[in-house]
Amino acid sequence: MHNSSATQPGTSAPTIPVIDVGPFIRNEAGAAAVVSAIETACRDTGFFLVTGHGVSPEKTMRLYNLARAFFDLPQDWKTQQGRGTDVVGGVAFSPIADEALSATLGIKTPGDYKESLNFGVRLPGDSWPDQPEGIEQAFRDYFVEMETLAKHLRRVFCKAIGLDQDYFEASFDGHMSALRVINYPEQDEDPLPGQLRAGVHTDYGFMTILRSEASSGGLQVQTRDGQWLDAPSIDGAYVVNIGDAFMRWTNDEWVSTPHRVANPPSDKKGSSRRQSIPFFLNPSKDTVITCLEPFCAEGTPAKYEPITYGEYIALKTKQAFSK
Ligand SMILES: O=C(O)CCC(=O)C(=O)O
Ligand SMILES: [Fe+2]
Repeated sequence: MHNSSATQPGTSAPTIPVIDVGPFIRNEAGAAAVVSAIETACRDTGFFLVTGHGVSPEKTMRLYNLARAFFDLPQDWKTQQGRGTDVVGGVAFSPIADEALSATLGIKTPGDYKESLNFGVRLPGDSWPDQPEGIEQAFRDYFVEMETLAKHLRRVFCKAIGLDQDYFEASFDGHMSALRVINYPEQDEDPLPGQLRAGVHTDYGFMTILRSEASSGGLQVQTRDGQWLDAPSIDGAYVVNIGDAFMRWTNDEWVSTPHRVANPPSDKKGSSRRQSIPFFLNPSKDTVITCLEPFCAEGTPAKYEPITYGEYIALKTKQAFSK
């Protein structure tokens, strides 16, 4: 196991640790060390990498490759296909510059230089395309892989906090999670002023489990003192981060950290295409987010009123678009 601590001895510079979660999943010696490494990371940068996660590399590559084949189809076809059909468990295509993530923090920029395919078992979308063949199944299979890993990680969180390991499970019956494949194309022309591959933002939900690939122009994470760290890119590892809803659950003790995806440097033109696969783990709509007892014990008051996840998301969306 190569758990590195979140802060290197002798410096105050935080790093993003790489944690082999295999011992926890298999309930072996070393499980407690996994829990404590994850707890440290969640209090420090809110970001860590996991290896030993048990996610099928075949299912991951299948989704990666089929999504890539979709992104390579003509733009017009991608925006037209299935449009307006509105089916639960369908797919939603978001074209380049459609979304500016930093708007959620009240920062105005041009749209992000990316396109994406979005799916959730309980989320609305358009009807699935008939090509590339097998793409719907690939999304569904990978979604199940993510549900399994998410469950392990929820248990790690519970152990770290001192809750029963299944404390959150009822909240994930009917969960509203979203799976997204993002294509960051080559930037043949320079981006617009202020335009990034993905603007600075925090994730809204419980946690995000991201499969990324090494490229110039990758994920960067902002430390508490405002510096930008490059997230390490390790083949087959997942980047995990806390979302805003979970930060609220912990009375802000675990941190949902701003992050962004940088543009590739202009001398890397032609070798910077990047695809990432975030899974946004969200609880069911009627889950109540309320300060977890260990975080508001011994006279520490809860900072926030209890709120359902559904109300919370509505509030966040309103805040993001009213600035
Ligand atoms: O592509 C990435 O590395 C991160 C994307 C991201 O942060 C997001 O979509 O919320
Ligand atoms: Fe994000």
